[in-house]
Amino acid sequence: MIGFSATTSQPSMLEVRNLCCGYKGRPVLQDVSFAARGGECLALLGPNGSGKTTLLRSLSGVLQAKEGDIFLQGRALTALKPRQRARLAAVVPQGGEYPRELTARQMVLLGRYPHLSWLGCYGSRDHAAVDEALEACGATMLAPRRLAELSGGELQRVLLARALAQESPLLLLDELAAGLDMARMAGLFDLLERRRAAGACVLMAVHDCNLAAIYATRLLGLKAGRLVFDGSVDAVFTEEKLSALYDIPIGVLQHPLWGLPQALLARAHGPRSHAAGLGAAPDSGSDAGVDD
Ligand SMILES: Nc1ncnc2c1ncn2[C@@H]1O[C@H](COP(=O)(O)OP(=O)(O)OP(=O)(O)O)[C@@H](O)[C@H]1O
Repeated sequence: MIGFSATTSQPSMLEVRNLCCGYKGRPVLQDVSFAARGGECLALLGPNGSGKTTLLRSLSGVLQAKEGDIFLQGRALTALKPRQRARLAAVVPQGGEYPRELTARQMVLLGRYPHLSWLGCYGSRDHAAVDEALEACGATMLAPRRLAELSGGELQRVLLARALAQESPLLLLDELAAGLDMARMAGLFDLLERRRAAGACVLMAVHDCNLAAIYATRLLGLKAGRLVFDGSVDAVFTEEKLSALYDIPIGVLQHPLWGLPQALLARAHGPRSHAAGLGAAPDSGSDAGVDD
């Protein structure tokens, strides 16, 4: 397995203290504090615009904090040079523009940049890490293809391979599941679970609460820029907390095979009950789909 230097005796892999940040004239995150260790997988849940991407961007150093502090393995993020930061944290961002002419392999090789020697050449260790990461992400076949030719889900796999090739102990993932089919999604999240079990720390923004309940060891709820809960799946994956987070009634059932909690919409009426009944034509003039 691709190696990284996480040990449990180290300070928190990530510590966020009273973080406030945002964009010009638009405060987003307000007084956010939490810490995470190796061996944890934190899922960041929250409605659109609640600040999940903003948090991940500030943790990766792309966005400067207005107030508060961020520490990676006990070292202030602001004191780290970009290469030092990249050795500690790897990022799979949401969306983004990439050089379309690069091949998938060249893209993954960029993940080795923080490990380049002073000569600036990639060595056999770098190429082995790239091969291993591509294989782990089921992307070996994509290696010679240009990024411009990849589907959304294929590009996601290449971006995760780049992050794995970086061999950083902290993985910051923004909506990794977007664009992945169910089989690929399960494969990549199983892979992340193995990385977590081997000592990595994963922080991932996700919209799919059920995926979070299956793979995360801890859930963080972000609403209007504030952390509204932070706890184990058992403690916070409740109808009350999820309904309050998303402002819609949410029911919680047990997964029939694994016993884990799973969420489902629980409005008093379903989408079709406004109309004449199941099977009503979608253009029947009813207000189907509008929740009153
Ligand atoms: N570059 C930017 N400039 C100004 N405001 C921004 C910028 N990016 C995001 N915002 C605003 O910051 C707030 C938080 O956005 P963010 O992308 O962090 O939310 P999110 O929780 O990741 O949302 P989603 O679930 O839709 O991806 C939103 O109100 C958004 O409009």
